[in-house]
Amino acid sequence: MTSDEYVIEAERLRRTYAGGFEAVTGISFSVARGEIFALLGTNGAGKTSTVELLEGLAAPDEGRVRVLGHDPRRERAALRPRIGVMLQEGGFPSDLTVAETTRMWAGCTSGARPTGEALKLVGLAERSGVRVKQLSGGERRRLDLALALLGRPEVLFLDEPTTGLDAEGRRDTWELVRALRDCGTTVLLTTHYLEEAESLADRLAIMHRGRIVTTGTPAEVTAARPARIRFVLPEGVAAGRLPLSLRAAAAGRRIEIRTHHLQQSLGELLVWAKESDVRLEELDARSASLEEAFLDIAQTQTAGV
Ligand SMILES: Nc1ncnc2c1ncn2[C@@H]1O[C@H](COP(=O)(O)OP(=O)(O)OP(=O)(O)O)[C@@H](O)[C@H]1O
Repeated sequence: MTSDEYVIEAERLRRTYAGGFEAVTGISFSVARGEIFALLGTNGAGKTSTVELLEGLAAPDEGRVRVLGHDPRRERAALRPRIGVMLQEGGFPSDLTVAETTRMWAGCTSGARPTGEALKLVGLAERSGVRVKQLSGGERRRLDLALALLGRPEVLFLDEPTTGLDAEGRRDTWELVRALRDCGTTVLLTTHYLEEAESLADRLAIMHRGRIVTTGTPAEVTAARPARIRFVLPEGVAAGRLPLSLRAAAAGRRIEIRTHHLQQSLGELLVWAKESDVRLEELDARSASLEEAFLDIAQTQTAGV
């Protein structure tokens, strides 16, 4: 892919706060047109600090950012009509109704879609007459999203878009984000929900302490982590009887095998169990989930390994 096919390009970005704390320590990544890219990370990893650089809300101390080929800070006027931003806290006047807030926002947005359409997209059409202060936390998030969508953006920045939403609201938002992507919108989102990244993201990056520690498709990120096989041995069968090739962590009769070759290890285990006439109880074999990969990375990095 050539560089002009990338809608977002971040090269060796650094961001240091007053007092000298380096929140973003020289990260690089790029997002292609029509891609959903998720930034994941532990609390304080530097996700919001990074997204603010992409949105042009702050300038990097070092490095280069381009969004749709523009410098988001210096060429803000050119870029602003083409991007949609959903911040963690919308911060609009709480005495206005949903419809008034949306109209006010539309007044500041060039080429805005009809306000009723934006509210319908996020499932808030029925709540148009309600004051913002009377909305639930999840409804406020949906209003934030409606406002970000008003200008039919080519690039959408979503900072924790589903925080506070119930399971149904979260799934509705995922569907909407996928539909936007399918119409060509490029989406960069931050999230704490690994299931959200696993289900939504075409590619993702996991940040920890200002660095990107791993990046790739959800499948690539999890493929690098071992799968696990768990079972319980019957009473009287010692873990020491398991074949040496199946290096197992045993806690009493409960056994956990971690393996990069799930099919082969499982095959060996089942052959051994059959030949030894051992019944494996509660047998469970699965590939690593993104959550396991994430926890593994966070723990490894924190331990300084
Ligand atoms: N204005 C600021 N001044 C000093 N330090 C800051 C400031 N804003 C953020 N930080 C610090 O920078 C680090 C990264 O913060 P940031 O909000 O970017 O992380 P995050 O990954 O978005 O976290 P979370 O998941 O908790 O929202 C944190 O240690 C935070 O305390």
